[in-house]
Formats: sequence, structure tokens, C-alpha cells
Amino acid sequence: MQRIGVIGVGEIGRAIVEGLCDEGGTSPGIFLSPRGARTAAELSERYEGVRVCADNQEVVDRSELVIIAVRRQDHHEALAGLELDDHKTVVSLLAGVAIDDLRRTLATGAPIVRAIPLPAVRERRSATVTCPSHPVVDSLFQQLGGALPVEDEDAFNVFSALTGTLTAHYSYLATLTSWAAGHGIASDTADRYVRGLFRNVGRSLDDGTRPLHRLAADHETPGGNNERIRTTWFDPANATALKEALDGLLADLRQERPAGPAFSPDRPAGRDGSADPA
Ligand SMILES: NC(=O)C1=CN([C@@H]2O[C@H](COP(=O)(O)OP(=O)(O)OC[C@H]3O[C@@H](n4cnc5c(N)ncnc54)[C@H](OP(=O)(O)O)[C@@H]3O)[C@@H](O)[C@H]2O)C=CC1
Repeated sequence: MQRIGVIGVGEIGRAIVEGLCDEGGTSPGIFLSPRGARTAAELSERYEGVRVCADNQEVVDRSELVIIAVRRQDHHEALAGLELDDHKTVVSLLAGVAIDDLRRTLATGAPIVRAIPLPAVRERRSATVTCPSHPVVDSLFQQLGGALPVEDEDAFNVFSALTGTLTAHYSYLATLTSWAAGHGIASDTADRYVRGLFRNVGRSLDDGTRPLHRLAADHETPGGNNERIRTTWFDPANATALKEALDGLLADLRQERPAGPAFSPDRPAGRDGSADPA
């Protein structure tokens, strides 16, 4: 296990540290940037091998593998001017920043690998897409639930766009709950029931022998309630709107001019006001 540095100790930086250090994991030396101060301090108190550095350069100097986990709009400020020699390995979690662009910012010949870890790496339950494949980086994520190396950055950006659908899924469930509450069901009862319904959906996804359209058909009575909602709400127009939203996101991730209107949040997005949620 290498000495690992983390620049940007927010939601995903914390999940990686917890996944590496929690019971059963190897506890490597981990060096954290001082920004995200509260989380960094908490992690360094909780885990023996974790310490907070004075600045980002110290993180780089002490680490063999450096994970960049700042928001995209902060990466120039966080990284420009750092000295990073070619023997280190860089893992970039920055969505929408190509390897060549990051290499220019870092001015380094070190290998740069992009990765999409998800919060479930905390429990070592989530496969992480990586690009390009790199033995050290892939084995790091293997330890956190699996590595899924993809061939090129085009493919990587498609996976990145897919991960952008997660919070819409939670909002969909919240909408179901509030609809039921609007019809007189106690909110906590509706909440519990919806969670239970979709926990079972999650379990049925473990059955890899049945394709997704087969799962849909198997859960549907012909002419029944599920068919009605699927065909009246998730109709072709709705499916097309979803695909167009994904196309727009993909164009942004590839740093192309999007075909449709560009995404411009009119309110702070994300838990912390970040306009660049994963
Ligand atoms: N959350 C997720 O599930 C995933 C996120 N990502 C990517 O990871 C990155 C981080 O996302 P997320 O953890 O959600 O974001 P957060 O906002 O939770 O964390 C970002 C952290 O970066 C810190 N930071 C800001 N500027 C600097 C700087 N100059 N030097 C060092 N640290 C700095 C922030 O500190 P402060 O609080 O002081 O501002 C904050 O702690 C993003 O690029 C995102 O696209 C990728 C995959 C999944």
C-alpha cells in the first residue's frame, strides 16, 4: 500500500478515507489537505494513520499517490503551482476535466488516472470506473469495492453522465412520498413504505440473469397498475427527455458546446452550495 494524499476533503474524499481505514481495511499513511478543515480534523482524530498537512504542496510531497477531490471550479486554485514529480501517481475525481487539461495545470509527467468513486466506497461496496487502467490505482479501488477500467475518456464520460442520475432517483422517491402525503397518508408511513418498495427493487437488480427490460415485464400485470404508469408517465416523450438531458450533460463533460440550452443553476446546487455536484 502506498502513501496516499487527498486534496479536497469533502464528501467523496471522506468516503475514500473511511473505506480505506475502517475496520478490516489496510490503514495506509493518508495525508489530507487542510481545506475541508472540519472533516480533515475529524478523520485525523479517528484514524491513526491519517494526518492533516499544512498545505496542498505538503500533501503532494508526503504521498506517492495523490487523489484530487476538489470541485471542478476550485481545481486551478488548488493545483496551479504545485510541484509534482513524475514518479508519483495522480488520481483525478474531477468530472469534466480531461487528462490533458489537468496535465497542463499540474505541469507534470506523472501518470494521471481519472476515477468515479461513489459514496458507497465508504462501505467498500461500489465499483469505481477508472481511465486509463493503472495497476496501482485499480488495486486501490479494488480494495474499495471493485475497479472498472474503461478504454478511453469518451467511455469514461458516458459513465460519468450515468452517475449524474442518482439524485434524480432519490428525488423521484421523495416525490412519490409527498404525493401520498398529499392524499392523507402520514409522511413517515409513506416514507417507510416507499423505501421498502424500492429496497426490494434494489435487491432484484442483484439478479444479473434477467435483463432490465425482463425485470420490468416480470413485475408488470398486463393491463395493470404498473403498465399504466409506465406507459402514461414514462412514455416515449419522457424517455427522450431523459436521454436529451444525458446528452447535454455528456456534451458538457466532453467540454463540447451542448446541443440544447447550457445548464446554469439559478440557485446553489448540492449540499454545500457547489455548482458542480458529482
Ligand atoms: N460526491 C460524489 O459522490 C463524487 C464526487 N466526485 C467529484 O469529486 C470532487 C469533490 O466532490 P465532493 O466531495 O462531492 O465535493 P465537496 O464540496 O463535498 O468537497 C470538496 C472539498 O474540496 C475542498 N477545497 C476547495 N478548495 C480547495 C483547495 N484550494 N485546496 C484543497 N481543498 C479545497 C473543499 O473545502 P471547503 O469545504 O473548505 O470549501 C471541500 O472540502 C468533485 O470534482 C466531484 O465532481 C466524483 C465522484 C463522486
